[in-house]
Amino acid sequence: MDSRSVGVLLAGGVGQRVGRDTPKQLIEVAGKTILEHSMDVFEGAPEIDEIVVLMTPGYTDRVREIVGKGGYRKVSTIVEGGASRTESTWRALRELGPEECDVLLHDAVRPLVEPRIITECVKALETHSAVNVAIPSSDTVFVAVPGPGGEVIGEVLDRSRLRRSQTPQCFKLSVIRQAYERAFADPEFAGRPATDDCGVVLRYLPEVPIHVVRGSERNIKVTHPDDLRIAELLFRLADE
Ligand SMILES: Nc1ccn([C@@H]2O[C@H](COP(=O)(O)OP(=O)(O)OP(=O)(O)O)[C@@H](O)[C@H]2O)c(=O)n1
Ligand SMILES: C[C@](O)(CO)[C@H](O)COP(=O)(O)O
Repeated sequence: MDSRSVGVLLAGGVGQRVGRDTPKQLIEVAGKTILEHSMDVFEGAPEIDEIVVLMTPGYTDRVREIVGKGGYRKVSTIVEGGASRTESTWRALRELGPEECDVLLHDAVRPLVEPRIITECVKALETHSAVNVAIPSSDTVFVAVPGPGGEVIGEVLDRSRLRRSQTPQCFKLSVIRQAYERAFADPEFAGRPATDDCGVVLRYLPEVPIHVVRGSERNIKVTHPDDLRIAELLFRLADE
């Protein structure tokens, strides 16, 4: 029997870097909120059975309204996010029952994720228990170190081996749960948090290989104010 696949939309942040009064996932781009664009992709994906939304405290009623009006039938749970991205993930994992399933953790602020990526991730979970989505880096990347007058280049990394992580990041529930249980039991985790879920698995379950699915240059994360304009343009180009 196929595994149940749950899409988790991480929308618990405040969008400090975008700098608006409301969380950035509620800003409208190309006619609807960023959160709705992401929900549309997961709602429309035949591989996804259920959607869980982690929302910024104080805004869960707004999501209920969006879900009601938009007729999002797969959304089963809307809960408040935690103080950090990893805490929001941890809360999502606690909402899921004891049964094994596939979990696709997605930044709600990557509204241009393509259905092809979801299809390939779910397919990859048939043979791998952890899956990331990534693209090669077209820029040269270096490690900065303190130097005279500011920072200087410490080391230029081998670009041919570098990839930029995107989302969804996908796991068998038992695997991501175990990694997070270990992380939150580790007193050092809070002082050196992971910036993504694959990082938690890599650190706490290093024996689990994390398979990589090809991402997309279009699958941008709306992080800074200009990203709103870029997302708008990308949606417009997709309609042409
Ligand atoms: N406590 C948090 C923080 C972040 N996120 C989600 O994780 C995704 C990626 O995070 P980021 O782009 O950093 O969003 P914000 O934390 O809102 O942005 P900022 O750091 O600028 O405040 C976003 O969809 C965000 O809503 C979350 O669910 N819970
Ligand atoms: C998960 C992520 O999108 C992978 O690139 C990224 O690490 C999230 O970082 P943020 O600082 O929470 O936006």
